[in-house]
Amino acid sequence: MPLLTRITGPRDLDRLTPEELDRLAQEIRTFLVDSVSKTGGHLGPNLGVVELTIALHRVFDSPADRVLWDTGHQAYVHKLLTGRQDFSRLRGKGGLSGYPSRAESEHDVIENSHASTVLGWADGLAKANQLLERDQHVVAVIGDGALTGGMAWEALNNIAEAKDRPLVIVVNDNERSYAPTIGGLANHLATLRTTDGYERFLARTKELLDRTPVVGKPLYETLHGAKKGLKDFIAPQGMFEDLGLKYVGPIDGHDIEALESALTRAKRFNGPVIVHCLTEKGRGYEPAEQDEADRFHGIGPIHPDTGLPIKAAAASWTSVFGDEMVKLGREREDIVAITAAMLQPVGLKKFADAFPDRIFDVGIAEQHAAVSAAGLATGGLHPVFAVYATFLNRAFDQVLMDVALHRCGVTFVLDRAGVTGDDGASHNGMWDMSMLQVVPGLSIAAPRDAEQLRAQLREAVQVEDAPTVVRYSKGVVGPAVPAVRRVGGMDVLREPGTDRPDVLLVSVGALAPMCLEIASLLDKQGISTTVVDPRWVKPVDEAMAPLAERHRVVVTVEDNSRVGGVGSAVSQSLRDAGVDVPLRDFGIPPRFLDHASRAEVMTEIGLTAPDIARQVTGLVSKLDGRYDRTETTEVEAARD
Ligand SMILES: Cc1ncc(C[n+]2csc(CCOP(=O)(O)OP(=O)(O)O)c2C)c(N)n1
Ligand SMILES: CC(=O)[C@@H](O)[C@H](O)COP(=O)(O)O
Ligand SMILES: [Mg+2]
Repeated sequence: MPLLTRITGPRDLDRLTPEELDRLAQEIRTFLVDSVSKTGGHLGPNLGVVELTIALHRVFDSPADRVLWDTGHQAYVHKLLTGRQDFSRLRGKGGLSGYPSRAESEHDVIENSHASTVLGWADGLAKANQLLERDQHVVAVIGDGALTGGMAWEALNNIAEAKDRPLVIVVNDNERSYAPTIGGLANHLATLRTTDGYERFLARTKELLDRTPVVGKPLYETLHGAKKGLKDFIAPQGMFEDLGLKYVGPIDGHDIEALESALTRAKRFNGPVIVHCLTEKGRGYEPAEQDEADRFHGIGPIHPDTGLPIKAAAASWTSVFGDEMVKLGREREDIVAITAAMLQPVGLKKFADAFPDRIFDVGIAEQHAAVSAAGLATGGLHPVFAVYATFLNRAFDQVLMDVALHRCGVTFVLDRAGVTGDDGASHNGMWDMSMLQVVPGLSIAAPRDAEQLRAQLREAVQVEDAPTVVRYSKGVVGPAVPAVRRVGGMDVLREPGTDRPDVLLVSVGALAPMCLEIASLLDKQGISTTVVDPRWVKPVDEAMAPLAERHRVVVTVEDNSRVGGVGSAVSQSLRDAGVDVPLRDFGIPPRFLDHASRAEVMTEIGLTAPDIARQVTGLVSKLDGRYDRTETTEVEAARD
């Protein structure tokens, strides 16, 4: 009988023999490949933490002890060992989240998938335990990539101060974020990892002890105990110890016995301690181990035997951006690019290959990226920082007070803007057009198709005295949406067919095809509609007010929070212009959205053509004083 199915909670691990533990690890790897190859997800990171997670749950007693995961994308094994083994709808509607989830389990604490926060959480929990005299261990697992994030060091600075406050920090060092982790920290971890004498000694010892099992185990334990002294002798003093943190390691992150020994020692230590574990992203699955791009960090459905994607990659917003950046790079030597540890995902690989001196990977450090961009601009270059919309949230102050206040010509390219869906609440790019509305001088473009993305990116990099933003959705770029004519800086996508039209429909970015569908549905209700794409949604185009004035109602539709988004900005601009036309704004409701496909989420929040057409029909009918629900039956039918 498979061992995995016998594990209903962490304590079921206690009775397994070392051989059974190794077998369980193998079963888990097989399970992960079989399951995640069907659903997609973070296969590589989770293959790298199988033994580590088993050892953690044997040494610590979750949920009485708190086991915390940074970013949370590597918590699949944690879920398997804490009573959640139905991965059939992983990241899908009604299925398991791809990240820890308090709604799923008392074993889960941190739900957000934004990196570098775990040490902050751990610091707070450890302080609470100390103050409330609670006997609870706190264990924080942080990747080498997440350690490049500034917040991790803010927390470490606090953690290192309290020598008597127990806290176990497990550094899951697989030398990669997506690509190899950059920077001085990565180099330092490498020093700790690759001290030759220490490594050779360790390997030789293990070899000898494996041959002498009787003497081996106690001797291995003794040497493990001696290891610390030995490492000090042959390995340089690590910066963690310089900070005042006890350091244990490096530990073979795939050796359950070694891990348990180290974690047990760390657990007994009455203060903050770092356990430095060496793991391999994608371990045990050859297609992942061979993948130099990102070791299958995050995948869509694949053929399990080859690792090849089930669906061929189609032209995405990201690839259109990446190709245009290479052209721009050739035309302008002052253009440089920045990524926060996501070179491939944001589409800058081709630019990096073409201009290796003009690409800067800053690690998972979006705040630093924004400030460094201000420096680059002040130094005479035009930086393009490509980042997922949701990850720019943490750099708001740097955009405001470093880039905008100093009128720096920096272009922020926000990928994954709008609803992303299966990565859950913290990944939707739903706040950027609200958050950035308050930044003086900053302009925001929302292209509706590939041609507009190219055009608006080029317009953005022309601005040298203020920040510009270009934001677009995740995934396949939509069909080309031609303009009928230009009004001011805006594109009219559809004429109303009458000189006294009912509705001015303001279509933001990639929602243009849906807005044209809304106009067609309204046509069937006898409601005439002009569809306009503002192109640059901030500042609101001066031609918006006079255009609105020629309509009976204005409707805005955006893939952004309704609060403080484009709808609010247009409404305010009409009021400021003295244009008294009713406005109804459609966008993402101001709440956290559960994971599901993008289409399922859009339906659930009513951001669909039938839903919006039905509501606009009701609105216009009210204006006519002839509001009658039966009139909207056709639209209801269209929706179903
Ligand atoms: C603030 C933030 N920026 C970027 C990301 C995207 N991201 C997710 S996982 C990851 C790499 C994490 O590397 P590491 O911490 O070493 O974990 P590993 O995947 O290697 O286990 C990145 C950059 C994120 N989740 N949060
Ligand atoms: C965990 C994390 O933040 C990333 O791995 C993210 O899941 C990638 O998202 P995409 O799949 O949209 O690139
Ligand atoms: Mg890593």
